[in-house]
Amino acid sequence: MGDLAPPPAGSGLKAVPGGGGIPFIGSTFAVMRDPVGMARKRYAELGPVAWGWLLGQRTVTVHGPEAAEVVLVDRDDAFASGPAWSYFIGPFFRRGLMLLDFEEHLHHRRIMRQAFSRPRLRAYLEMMADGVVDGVGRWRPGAGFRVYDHVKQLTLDLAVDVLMGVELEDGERARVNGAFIDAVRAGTAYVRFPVPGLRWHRGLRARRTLEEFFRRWLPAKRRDGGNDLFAALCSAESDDGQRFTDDDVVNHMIFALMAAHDTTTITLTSMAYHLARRPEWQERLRDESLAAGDSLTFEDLNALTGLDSVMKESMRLIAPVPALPRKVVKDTAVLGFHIPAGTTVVVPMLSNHRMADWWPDPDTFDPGRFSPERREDKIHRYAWSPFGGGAHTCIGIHLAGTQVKTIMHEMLRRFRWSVPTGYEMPLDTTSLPSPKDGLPVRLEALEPRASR
Ligand code: HEM
Repeated sequence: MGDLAPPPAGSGLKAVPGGGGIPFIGSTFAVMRDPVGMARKRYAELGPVAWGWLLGQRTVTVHGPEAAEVVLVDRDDAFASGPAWSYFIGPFFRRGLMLLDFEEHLHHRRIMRQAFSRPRLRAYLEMMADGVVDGVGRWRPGAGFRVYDHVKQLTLDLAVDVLMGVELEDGERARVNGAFIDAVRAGTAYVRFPVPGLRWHRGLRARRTLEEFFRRWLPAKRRDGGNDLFAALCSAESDDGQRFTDDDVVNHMIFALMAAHDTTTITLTSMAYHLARRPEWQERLRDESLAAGDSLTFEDLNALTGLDSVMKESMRLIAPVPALPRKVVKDTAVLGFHIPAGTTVVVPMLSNHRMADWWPDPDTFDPGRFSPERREDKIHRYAWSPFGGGAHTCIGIHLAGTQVKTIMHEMLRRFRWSVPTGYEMPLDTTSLPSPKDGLPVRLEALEPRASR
């Protein structure tokens, strides 16, 4: 144990406590195995700002919403997203929006915002509606139905339709899907240089596959336009007349697809898991969805308040992006602790959402905590922040909610699902959280009269 760095004389700042463990490795394996348990232990021992070795780097972890706000809002432009995320995903998702910073990031975000405007979102919702009905309609009831695998396939198919707007043969779909999976998994490789057959190498190959794929389609998209995200990025223009180059469009598409795909899959899997364990909530949501009917608009989806609470609570318990890293680009301070330039800082969303100081009974699934009477998330602006905050707040936040709700609405109207009493979903937390067993459920079709 020992301090990170002495604070400047006379600054009145404190040194960040922490350390411990083997240099470069520290508690990496323990954090990957049990991120919430480890965060609770460190917070109890060392307080809200502490350092340790994580994935080969001296890393300051800031616990709790107050520290999260300081880092994410970043009033001093001290916390850069690009160099921190690049360490994990840079070679595979370079120049994606999240990997840019400050002025350059703002320039790109201003253009990209046009692709997430209200009219664009309405068009995306229209485009996804049939795909959701068809996709969920193809699911076959039975025991051992792996929710995660089916939802992942569905969200990828929707990404192809709604985000890319291209017709792909099955073989090509599988190739693109495989490339995304390889690119995402590469980020948490233990061996961080290309050895054939290992994650890093597969990630680099995947990046090449994705670049070729988007470049091939780009001329047609520029020429023909369309209602999909790819076309929207091709034509997007900021208020001051700035547009994306071809390279920008390719980079942003590769990043956006990754950002949209796994996160929505995890959210839906987590919702399905909690609803399987709590049938009374599943029935309540089913009643709400059956009463709402089909072809839901934006406004209809927003009126499904039970569904909204379950989505929020599921994202609280399993934050799809479990930690947000930043690189400190100039000496700064968090809650009175001195953080020198060059330090990696992590905002641990997964464990922040489960801290007893901010959430009563934090490990219990209780969607009612988001009801208008309780609104436990109001305790702090950053208590519930699965979409991040500040300049890099998820730009797809409304698209994500629309897609997740549209799919869950259809699942509820067609099927009932359950897990054996006492089942607990085993989570793989080495990358974005996902169920090690794919979440096997017993899936039953509802009577056609009730489901339509
Ligand atoms: C439930 C689903 C989703 C979750 C939980 C989620 C979460 C997040 C989080 C936490 C960040 C901020 C990361 C950081 O500050 O380090 C982020 C950024 C981003 N997300 Fe999402 N996201 C979701 C869906 C989507 C969708 C559907 C899209 C659409 C394409 C998308 C596109 C992006 C982009 C482009 C950024 C970078 C924003 C920037 O740097 O300015 N996300 N997302």
